[in-house]
Amino acid sequence: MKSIQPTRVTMVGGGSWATALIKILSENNVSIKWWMRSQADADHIKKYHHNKSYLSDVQINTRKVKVCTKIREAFKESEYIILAVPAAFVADALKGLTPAHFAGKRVVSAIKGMVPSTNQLVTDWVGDQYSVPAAQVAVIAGPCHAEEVALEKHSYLTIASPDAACAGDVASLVSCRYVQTTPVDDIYGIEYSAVMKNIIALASGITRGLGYGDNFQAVLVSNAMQEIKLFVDAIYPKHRDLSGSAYLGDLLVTAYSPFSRNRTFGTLIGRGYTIQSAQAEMNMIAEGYYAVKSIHEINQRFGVDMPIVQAVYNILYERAAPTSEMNLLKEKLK
Ligand SMILES: NC(=O)C1=CN([C@@H]2O[C@H](COP(=O)(O)OP(=O)(O)OC[C@H]3O[C@@H](n4cnc5c(N)ncnc54)[C@H](OP(=O)(O)O)[C@@H]3O)[C@@H](O)[C@H]2O)C=CC1
Ligand SMILES: O=C(CO)COP(=O)(O)O
Repeated sequence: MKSIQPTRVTMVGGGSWATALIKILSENNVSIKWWMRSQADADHIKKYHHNKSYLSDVQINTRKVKVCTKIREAFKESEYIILAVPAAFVADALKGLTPAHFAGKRVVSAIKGMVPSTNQLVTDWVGDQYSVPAAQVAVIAGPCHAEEVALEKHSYLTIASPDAACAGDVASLVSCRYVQTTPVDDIYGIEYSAVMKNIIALASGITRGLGYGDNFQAVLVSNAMQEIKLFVDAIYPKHRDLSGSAYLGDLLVTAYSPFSRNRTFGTLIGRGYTIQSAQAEMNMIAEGYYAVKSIHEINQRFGVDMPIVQAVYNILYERAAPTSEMNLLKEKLK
């Protein structure tokens, strides 16, 4: 019988989400080139078959996964490029590539952040920089922490693309025994919601750090859902049900889970850490820190009333005291 050729995938990023996605993909018939910037991490994976810096319990199947640190090499012959570095570093990671390197490939963003230099969603930025047609672009979204993937806890991902075939193919690629996937078309709504929920998770962490309880947090999160809806509908009007798991579900997991980087970062800020000391304390990136600045700047054009986003912006970028910002916010929540 003729063997079916493996799907050729390039993973960009060596962090926790990239490692979790490598684990999921490896359950399927794939051949993966895994790019990361650290030669020491790459060498370690080749020798010991696990990523020493992130999710180190995950075994890497090096028959399917070839690790490298040269981005052009990693792109050769791939059908799918999956981007899984924080948005602030995506330009750095792809340095030296041209539109020709992307020609004919599908580009999948697993990133939940904004490119700070242009205030763009990652898919828009990739389309502009590398002339990737919208029909070849998708995002991986949904409530899914890398740490739970590592433990094979049953999870759900939503795959969004304006092209139904692209969404369906990516959904098949990243589904496995313990991950169920759903293809949808609301790529912008889902990407913006994913960016916004990180900001709300920061706010959620700040309230925890300040000593607010579950009662307050529930009101914060439900008010936040209205902010997300107002903003996403203003920026990209479309009929959408925000109670779906890629919207509300992702907000809930990030605002409540102890695995959340954004919530953890917010908690440290609420406890009185400076931004620098909170960043130093965490080995991982909280996208919401960069996103709140981008959303604040974009909203200068739209003027959507978003008191929670504004409070986070004031705390992180205007050096407002968390206690007084939350006192002001308290009056605005219902
Ligand atoms: N972790 C999760 O559960 C989930 C994360 N995501 C999203 O995935 C994206 C990646 O997050 P995550 O994996 O958690 O991040 P991590 O903090 O775990 O890893 C960050 C990665 O970025 C790399 N990096 C840092 N600076 C640069 C740079 N200048 N150039 C290139 N690479 C750089 C790091 O490399 P080095 O180790 O060498 O410093 C590391 O590989 C984010 O957008 C996040 O929102 C989405 C869903 C779930
Ligand atoms: O998006 C995530 C889970 O769905 C991860 O959120 P954090 O980056 O806050 O950990």
